[in-house]
Amino acid sequence: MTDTINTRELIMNILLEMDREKTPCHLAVRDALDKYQFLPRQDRAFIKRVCEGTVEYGIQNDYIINQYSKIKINKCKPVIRAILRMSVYQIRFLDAVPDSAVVNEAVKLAEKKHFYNLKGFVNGVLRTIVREKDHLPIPKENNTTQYLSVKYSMPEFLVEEFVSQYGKETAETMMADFLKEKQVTIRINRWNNTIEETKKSLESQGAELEKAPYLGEAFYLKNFETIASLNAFQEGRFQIQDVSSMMAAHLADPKPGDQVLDLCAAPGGKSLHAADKMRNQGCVEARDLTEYKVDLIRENVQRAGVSCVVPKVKDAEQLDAEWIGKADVVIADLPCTGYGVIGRKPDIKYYASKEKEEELVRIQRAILANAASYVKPGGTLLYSTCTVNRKENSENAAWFLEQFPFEAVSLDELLPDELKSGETAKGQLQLIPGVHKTDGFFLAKFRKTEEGRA
Ligand SMILES: C[S@@+](CC[C@H](N)C(=O)[O-])C[C@H]1O[C@@H](n2cnc3c(N)ncnc32)[C@H](O)[C@@H]1O
Repeated sequence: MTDTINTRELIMNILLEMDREKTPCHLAVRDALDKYQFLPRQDRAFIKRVCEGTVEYGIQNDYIINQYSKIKINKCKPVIRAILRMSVYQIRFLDAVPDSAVVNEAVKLAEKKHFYNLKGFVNGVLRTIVREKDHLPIPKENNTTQYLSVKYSMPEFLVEEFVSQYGKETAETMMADFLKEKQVTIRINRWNNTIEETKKSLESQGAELEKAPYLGEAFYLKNFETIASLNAFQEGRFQIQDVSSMMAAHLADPKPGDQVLDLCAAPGGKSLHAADKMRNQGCVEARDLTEYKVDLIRENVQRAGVSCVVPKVKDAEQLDAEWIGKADVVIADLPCTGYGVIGRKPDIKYYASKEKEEELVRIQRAILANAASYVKPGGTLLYSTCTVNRKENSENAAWFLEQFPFEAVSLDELLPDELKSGETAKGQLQLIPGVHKTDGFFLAKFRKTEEGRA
């Protein structure tokens, strides 16, 4: 590593910013790495890994620190808290760095930040954890919630929710999967591009493709430095998108010439996929709430080189009379708790609360009610979320079918056999990390009946 102390200070600063500003981990890391582009690949990878790992294992590591520290981690000064957390992560999970080096660097960092009187404290706590490393304490198994919370580093209320909604076994499978390293998945555009051309371009820059499951256009991307530096990306040959998220446009199944309305579209993943399936013929109006978000859609549309996607700033909670009864397909990929992507964005679990869940269900229902009026009779509404919370998913789908003149549409003719089930025959698919080879995601497909003719 070029300059170990600076690298560690940088990690500490990222953690402090996340603590202070509530910046999501992936954005704080991205911004820091953008700022320090000159750092070698190895250092960049180290910074990313330690920041993400520290957040991911936060609950588990805090529990361990609290067993050995006379000052509870939440009462520590922010600098000391960050130093302890990032060091415990390295001690427990990174073999490449000797434990003694981690402890020494932690003490030096405390000193550099003028916490001379806490050097001994940092040293003592970390040295004890190094010594006890192979038999660190965990809560007793008979306290199931606390045990699972520490084992999977998940807040207790989410453990309870996952267990009550999915049963202990599936909940554990899912929480274990959140802690596994995630691959980068891409969707290759097909209307003006081929998989072969994309592969060739990527390989000429040393990157590699491996087939991802369930959909023909889905691949894992490996062996690259940054996505933005890849010619195939700049030329709009692919989008970064998890297979679960690709399922939305895949199951909505728009046809060339269709009028499609994507109500919450930024940064444009599903709109672009729909446009690709429509061979750039027809219209996809891609809406989002703010100019900033819609600019993200514009950027992606431009890169992909499609002309049928029309980005627009519009609040989906406000009914738009102009579109009533006009859409062949409405995609309602709505704001949600995001529990399905905790494996990629671990800080989601720290900001979760029952109150937020309730507010999101209210917003989802308000938007779904508007979405219902935009669909023409015989047209399709595709509802999706990137959560595994049943209140936002199957419960909303049941509510929707009760309230509006729609029927559920079987997903089976569009799904590979391994994803078919009684649930998919009734128009719903709940993807569960660890059970399925994707992020957590929910999809429900509805068709407007003739009764819905105005
Ligand atoms: C799950 S994300 C959409 C992801 C997108 N469909 C894609 O595939 O790239 C939800 C989006 O809803 C937007 N949003 C939240 N409230 C909204 C509202 N009232 N009207 C329109 N968009 C909204 C957020 O800005 C966010 O971009």
